Amino acid sequence: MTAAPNAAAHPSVQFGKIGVLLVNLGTPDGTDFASMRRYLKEFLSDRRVIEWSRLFWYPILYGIVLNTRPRKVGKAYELIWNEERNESWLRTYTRNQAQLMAESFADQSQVIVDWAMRYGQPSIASRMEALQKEGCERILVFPLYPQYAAATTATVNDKAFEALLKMRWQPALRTVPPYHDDPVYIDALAASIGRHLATLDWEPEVVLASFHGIPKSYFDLGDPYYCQCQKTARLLREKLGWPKEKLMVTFQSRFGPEEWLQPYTDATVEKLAKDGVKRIAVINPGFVSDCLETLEEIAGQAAESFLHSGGEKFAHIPCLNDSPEGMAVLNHVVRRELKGWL
Ligand SMILES: C=CC1=C(C)c2cc3[nH]c(cc4nc(cc5[nH]c(cc1n2)c(C)c5CCC(=O)O)C(CCC(=O)O)=C4C)c(C)c3C=C
Ligand SMILES: [Fe+2]
Ligand SMILES: [Fe+2]
Repeated sequence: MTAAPNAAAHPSVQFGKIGVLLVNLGTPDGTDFASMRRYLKEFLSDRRVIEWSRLFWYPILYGIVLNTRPRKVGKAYELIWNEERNESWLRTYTRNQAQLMAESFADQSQVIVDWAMRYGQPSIASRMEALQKEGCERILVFPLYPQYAAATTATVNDKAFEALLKMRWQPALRTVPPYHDDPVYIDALAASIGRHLATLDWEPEVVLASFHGIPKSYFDLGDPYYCQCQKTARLLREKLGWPKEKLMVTFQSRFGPEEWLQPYTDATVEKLAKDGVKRIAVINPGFVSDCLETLEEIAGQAAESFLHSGGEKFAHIPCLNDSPEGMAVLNHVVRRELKGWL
């Protein structure tokens, strides 16, 4: 019989903890060309985001996009940069959300809350390794998207499972499903709309629920994103008691020459103004935190386009961010998904 292995040679390990990892899309480290290029290269090389054949896409990506877009998008980021912390708002809000969630677990010391970005820093792998070293035998990964899309939720989950490939002693992994129809989320959106509209001395004729778009071909291939956006909007409309015309669904942030989900936000904003609508508000229910796409594209560009096309009043309703309503949603979803572990 062989001798038992020498226990002293076994590295000491932490155990007994549960990790919660909040993951948002990503963010460049700075607005300069090199930082923007690094970020966009990682983002736009993801096969879940751009599904075209690499033979077709890489010459365009390396030949055109990565030579021109970093400068253009860097300028847009400069307009909305969080100067106080020298970082993007997406990073600021995601960190705040993790801190506030950690505080909500103050009486359950076995729970460790952390945050990561799918593209850029801190990476999912680095934070999962850190959680494991701190003794997390179980990790709940939370892609911060209320509506599921392969380009967002699935790519976060892919990266989390990829991180396990390198681990000898893997933690158990759970992922948070979409929560597009959760009553706590719908209530939070309705309360946020009510609170922000109450601060205006005018009432919008139309409110746009503007979601980030995806190429229509992804929908045709079976992505549930479009249907989940529509359901969120329907439930929100019902909660507010509004008619269909008062809360319109639109899709923003089109990228590339393909057809994307319609109606497009930019075209709708312009058309409403040209049709004589004078007052609109826009909410972005699909974004957990304000970011380039909401602060620059909507509060900046869409507002300007509406006012230049004959509109008179434009309001952007902020995302739920790290507000008490927003934290109530994230805390609720996490506690539900931790059942059986806690
Ligand atoms: C084909 C390209 C893209 C798909 C598909 C896509 C889907 C998608 N994106 C978000 C959320 C965000 N996107 C953000 C920025 C952004 N998105 C794309 C392209 C696609 N997105 C690009 C190229 C960029 C970078 C900016 C630019 O070059 O225009 C952001 C903002 C990040 C920030 O730091 O502020 C978010 C958030 C969702 C929810 C989604 C599909 C449902
Ligand atoms: Fe995007
Ligand atoms: Fe955009």
